[in-house]
Parts: sequence; structure tokens; C-alpha cells
Amino acid sequence: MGKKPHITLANFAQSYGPLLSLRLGTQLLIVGSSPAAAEEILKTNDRILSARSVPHVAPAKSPELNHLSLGWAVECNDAWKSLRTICRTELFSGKAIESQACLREKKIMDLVKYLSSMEGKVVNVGEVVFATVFNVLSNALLSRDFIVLGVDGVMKGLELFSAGTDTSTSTVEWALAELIKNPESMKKVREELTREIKQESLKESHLPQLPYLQACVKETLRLHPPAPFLLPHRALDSCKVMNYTIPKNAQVVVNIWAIGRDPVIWEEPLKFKPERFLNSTLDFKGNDFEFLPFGAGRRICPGLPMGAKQVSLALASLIHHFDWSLPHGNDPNELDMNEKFGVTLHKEQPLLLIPEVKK
Ligand code: HEM
Repeated sequence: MGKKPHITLANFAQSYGPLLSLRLGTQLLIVGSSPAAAEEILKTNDRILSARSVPHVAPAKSPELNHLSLGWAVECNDAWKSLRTICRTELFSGKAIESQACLREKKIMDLVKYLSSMEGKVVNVGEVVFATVFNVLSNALLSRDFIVLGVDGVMKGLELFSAGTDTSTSTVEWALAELIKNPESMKKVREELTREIKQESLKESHLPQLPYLQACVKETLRLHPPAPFLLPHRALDSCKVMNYTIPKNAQVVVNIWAIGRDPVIWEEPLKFKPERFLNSTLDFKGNDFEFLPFGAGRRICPGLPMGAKQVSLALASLIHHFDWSLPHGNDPNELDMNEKFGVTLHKEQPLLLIPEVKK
């Protein structure tokens, strides 16, 4: 399938249709590549297809670690349920997210200060955003995790770090890259920020006043979902999807990257056009099967409320405080937008930019 299996499988879907069945050695792989297939996999058959197929490279392959793991829990058993409950009620509840707002705002202001000290120098955007996101997560989660989860807290905390850091960082990096490449959209974000934010520092409470910025985040997640296949699901039992039989233990994935770029669903799918999300109810909460960057159903990303806030605030602050240019006066049109497939779908070339403090 090559180094970019999300593209290979998107091409297969063009030729063979929205539900593919492939044999990878002894493993049967089922790939859904349309909103209808996604709905049958993640909603109609949510329970039966909610088990996990744990890749050999995944960190929690060993049984002891699986016992501690949320993302790699092989079934939605009682241990998984209790972890999800802790996420919902303790870590990512509306109240918890609100109480962490000050922390995110403070860490992002630290990032702004650091970037101000780097004015005129080349900065690796992914690296500096990663450090901030990691810092926020460690402060917000670990202390609570230890208290709430006791002895096992360290392992669970670590898993949440890896699930939350790469995904959020990569989204901010792609969003800034897209905005550098699309100056018209960048101008609109700036105009919105200048109009709505009268004070020096941005607060999370400002985010609802920034619909265009939020549309840019959605457009970025449509084109560059950090998990292009979600995480691999597994059939607990045999079931029917689109009138085909899915045998027990088949690995089942949804190619949300392919759905996000399907010309049948999206007008000019390869263009970065945040406007498509304005005056639209389309959201990433798992009810719109053409747009599933966080998944849907019982395995939907539990960190969604935190990830969404974190990405929007970081992106808004980077644009509110700085003008950005490419090193050596390079033309933004030439910016390399190639992807690298891995645990998350990253930019192949790191985004290197020069910040200039906005006067
Ligand atoms: C832009 C940010 C993020 C995106 C796009 C994202 C996306 C996803 C996706 C697609 C899945 C798999 C859903 C499935 O298997 O059907 C997932 C699972 C998960 N995510 Fe996120 N995520 C983000 C941020 C976060 C954050 C901030 C955290 C925690 C701090 C987090 C924790 C998890 C965990 C623990 C799982 C496994 C859930 C389970 O298997 O029950 N994610 N995420």
C-alpha cells in the first residue's frame, strides 16, 4: 500500500466503491470511504464494531499495558467504561474544561513571549507549539490523573499525552501553513481578530466571537485529519455493512481523509475554503458523517472538547500577535504541503517561519 496508505486506499475506493475488503497477510481489513459507510460502521453497528484492532507498533501491545489503556482497550469492557467515565466527568467535562482555561491562556501567552524573543529568526512552528501543548496537558491532566486514577495514573496520563499532543500540534501547524498559503483567508482571520479583540491577550471566552477562525480550524481538519483512518476498530462479531458480511475479528477502518476530499461531497475539495463552514451547522461532534476528524460513536475522541479549544486558542494567538513570513523571502505558493503518514498525519517538511511582532 506504499508510504501513504490513506491515498492508496482513497484511489482504490474511486475504482471499487465505498466499502473495500483487503487481505493483509492473514488479516482481513475492511475500509469504509463514504459518509454512508461511516454511518453504518460507527452508528448502526457501533457496538459490534467498537472493539480495537491493536497494531503491532502500538505502545500498549502487551496485556498489562492494554489493561491500563483507553485508546488500545481491545474491547469496550468495564475497565474501558470506567476510564471513559473519568474522562467525561473529571477531565473533559464542561466544568473541567472551563477551569483549565486560565492554564491554557497562560501557557499560550508564555509561547507568545518566547516567540517575541525570536523576532526575525527562523522558528520551527511544530516544535514550539508541541512544547506548549505538552506543557498544558501535563499541568491539566497529570495532577488530576494522579488524584483520580491512583497508582495507574502515570500510564494513563502518558497515553493521554501522546493522544492529545501530536494531534493538536499537527492541526495548528497545518492550519498556519494553509493560511500562509492562502493570504485571502489569512486577511479575513486578521480582520476578524482586529474587529473582535480589543485587548492585548486573547481569552478562550473570545472564541465564540471568532466564527471565521473556527471555520479555518474545521477546514484544516477536513483536509488534514491527524488520524486519517481514525484508530483501527475490530468486529466483535459478524455483522452487515452495506449488505456485505463483515466477519468476526475483521479490522475495520474509515478513511476520513478520503471522505474529506471527495468531490461528490465537497465543492472544489482540494481548495482551502473556510467559508464552506460559515452559516453551516456542520460540526465535528460525530453526527455529520461527511466530517469526522474526531470519529463518532462510543469510541469518539474523549479529548474533543480540550483539543478543539486548544487548537483554536493557539492558532488565534499566533495570528493575533505576529506577522509570519517564510525564510529567504520564499514564495508562500511554493510552500511544501506534502504529508507524512505515521501515528498522526504530519507535514513531511516542518513548517519553518519567521515571526514579526505585530505593532
Ligand atoms: C485536534 C485534536 C484531536 C483529534 C483530531 C483527535 C482525533 C481522534 C480520533 C480520530 C480518535 C479515534 C476515534 C475512533 O477510534 O473511532 C481519537 C481517540 C482518542 N483520543 Fe483524540 N484527538 C484529538 C485530541 C485529543 C486530546 C487533546 C486527547 C486527550 C488529552 C485525546 C485523547 C484520545 C483518546 C484517549 C482516544 C481513544 C478513545 C477510545 O479508544 O475510547 N485526543 N482521537
